[in-house]
Amino acid sequence: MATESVRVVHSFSFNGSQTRPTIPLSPARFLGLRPPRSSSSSSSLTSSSLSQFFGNLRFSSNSSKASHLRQHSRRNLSVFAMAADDGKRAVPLVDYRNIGIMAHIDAGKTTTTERILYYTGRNYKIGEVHEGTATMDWMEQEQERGITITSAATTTFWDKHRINIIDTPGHVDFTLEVERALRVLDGAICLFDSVAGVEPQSETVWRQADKYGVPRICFVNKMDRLGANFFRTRDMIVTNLGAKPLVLQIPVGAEDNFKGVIDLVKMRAILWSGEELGAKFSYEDIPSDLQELADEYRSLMIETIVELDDEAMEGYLEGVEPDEATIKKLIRQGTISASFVPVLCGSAFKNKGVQPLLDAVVDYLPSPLDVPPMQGTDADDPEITIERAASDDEPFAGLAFKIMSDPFVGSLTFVRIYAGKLTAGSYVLNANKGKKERIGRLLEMHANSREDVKVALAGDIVALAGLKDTVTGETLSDPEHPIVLERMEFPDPVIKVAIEPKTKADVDKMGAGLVKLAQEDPSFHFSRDEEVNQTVIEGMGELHLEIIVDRLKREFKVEANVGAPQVNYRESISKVAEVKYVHKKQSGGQGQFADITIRFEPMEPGNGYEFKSEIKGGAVPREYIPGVMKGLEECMSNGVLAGFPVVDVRAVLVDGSYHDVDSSVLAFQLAARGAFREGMKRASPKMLEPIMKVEVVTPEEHLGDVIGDLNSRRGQINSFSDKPGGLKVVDSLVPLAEMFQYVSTLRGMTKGRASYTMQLARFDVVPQHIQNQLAAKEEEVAA
Ligand SMILES: Nc1nc2c(ncn2[C@@H]2O[C@H](COP(=O)(O)OP(=O)(O)OP(=O)(O)O)[C@@H](O)[C@H]2O)c(=O)[nH]1
Repeated sequence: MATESVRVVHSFSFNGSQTRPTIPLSPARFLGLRPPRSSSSSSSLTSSSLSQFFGNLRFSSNSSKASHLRQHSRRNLSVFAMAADDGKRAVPLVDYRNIGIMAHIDAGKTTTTERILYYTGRNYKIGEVHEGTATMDWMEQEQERGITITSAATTTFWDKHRINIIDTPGHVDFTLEVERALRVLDGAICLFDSVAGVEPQSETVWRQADKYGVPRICFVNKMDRLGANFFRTRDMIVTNLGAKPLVLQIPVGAEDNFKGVIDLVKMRAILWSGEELGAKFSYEDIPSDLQELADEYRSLMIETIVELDDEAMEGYLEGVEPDEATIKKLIRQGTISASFVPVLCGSAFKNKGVQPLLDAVVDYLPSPLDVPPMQGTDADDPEITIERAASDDEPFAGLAFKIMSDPFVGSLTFVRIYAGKLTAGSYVLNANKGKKERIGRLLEMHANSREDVKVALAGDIVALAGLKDTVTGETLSDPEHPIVLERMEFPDPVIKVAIEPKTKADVDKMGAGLVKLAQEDPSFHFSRDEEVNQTVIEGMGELHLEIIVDRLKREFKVEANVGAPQVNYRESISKVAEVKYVHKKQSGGQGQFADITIRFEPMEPGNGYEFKSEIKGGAVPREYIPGVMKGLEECMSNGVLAGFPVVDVRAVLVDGSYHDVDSSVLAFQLAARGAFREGMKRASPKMLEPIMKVEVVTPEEHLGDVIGDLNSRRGQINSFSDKPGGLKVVDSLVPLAEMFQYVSTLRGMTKGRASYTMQLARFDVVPQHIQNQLAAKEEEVAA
């Protein structure tokens, strides 16, 4: 029996997770991944410059021979708006492509997107990533660091097709952005650096795309770089990704000598006249020294695709190759059914290969009509499944996949429309919350510039201004036909730091800023402990939190002191334990009585917390069960070992008793807290920590130092391999707690010649001596 006072922790996290802060404050100590680059404004276009640029619709090719490959398409925007004001569709749904561009950091996603925007006529002054002026990287921090942080959505047109592109970040700290994009896109371009081949983050995004069943095409970029090797990258697609590549082009030359590609569908060479922006290409005969190789890969391609079609196979066996239209049809069919992945190549930076890539997007990636209809559930009964076909005639259904603060219109909510129409000024239902929202403005986004539209249709990706209650992952639907689409999953943060405004006057401003930032980014949480007057922010890595602090400063004008980063440990249990707990109090006035028996069971990793009641015959009356649930939930954020969140535990209420007069919800709540404390202790509690997969690429001469250092960080070396240029690759598993500031250590140790990537591999039990240290620290703070 026990009564106790419980420490109050106000939590502001948006997905319900709460963390008890225990971090002492110290001056800001963060790392930058790359030295800052000079900032300059982004090259967004005004509507007047746009209309000046988009002349009449015209395709051109400088080839004297007939060619369907588009050099550069210019067209009148109004022709291709989503819909006229009366809601009539301007572009048939079959001609929509909603695509993402995904890859390892630095593979060239932003550069490729910029080229796509240029060649599709959206951008006439190209932004270069290394000069900090790329249009898609529009946040100041993105321009300074040369990395992509937020996904920017943009709409463009190619060969009468409407292409919505989302540019996604490659750094693992922003993996959530990739998830969000994949959730709402129908197809993707997967980029590889032809020198590095398939890199760790490419593997991660590939698996993410597998999870969402997103058909993709591969583009082996940077063919102009020293050490470029198209065929090695093709082999790595097989060995590292377990995918079946369908080579559609082979390179003509490589490195400095990269001239163009051989198109294996047409069996023609496509050669560029130069490497400047807008350089022209022409169709030529295949160079004689490449003829044999081209024949070999053409045969491989044909053999693979005829497997999809009996008639084509029969013809092929009789020595008749399918015609070009049939070849394209079969490539499209196999891409959409994920039977294989088409592989193309080029150099985005040197402006070679981008137009054929756009043709492949149109020819082979799916339209919204080629993917299965969206599934959802009835807003009132999650057991009832509802399907919404991609059609303007269906009731409206869309998914909010991103929220962005905007200096001009406040908050912008990005929505993928799956079915029906959305009209500015109308009302929709947030089916998750049961609340109506008014659509103030509908905006078609181009990086950081925008155009107002009146109506958006099935297949469109639009930004909505004026929504009040909708957060990322929620469904908006026709109020008369509510539907809840499958929610997005968000990873739990793995690190945290304490943060304190430099002046008292900034306390409120910081709170408001944190609320806004957490609304935008579900992988960012924050909480405030009033008792020790401390705010803690949590995220996916040091860079993630560094960007948050930087945004607080720039966008909300709050200067803050930041503590040393700490790992977000978890607590769990190793065995089943059943505990009976009686809460009884008789000290004048009405007494308190609650008696419960709870069984605590360990669950598989990744299952969080679950409550179940097996009460029979009203041993614990129904009205008191919420008290038990509340008491347990309060404790789950505060484990018994060192106050970390408890995960992978099921609590089963199996028995109990009550008193007619003295029992209450509060008494059962207090009993649940007591049962939790005792039950956890009996169930062999354990502390878990994030273990990272760390890959270091280093010149051989520094290999010994790198390995010694990883070992001293409790690292486990798994394998070594070679990379071109005498580089060694070390693959290891290291606890995140040992990886803070690794970037500067590695830089010092290898004179800046090594690089590393890191991503979450799993959670593992913390060694006992470290558990003891963490528990001692927790006691110190509590005292
Ligand atoms: N030589 C060469 N360099 C390229 C090519 N494409 C991109 N780059 C360069 O590679 C660097 C990284 O390019 P980005 O386009 O920022 O790559 P990213 O994949 O968007 O990077 P993150 O957004 O940070 O993940 C920049 O310095 C580019 O100029 C290419 O085809 N050839």
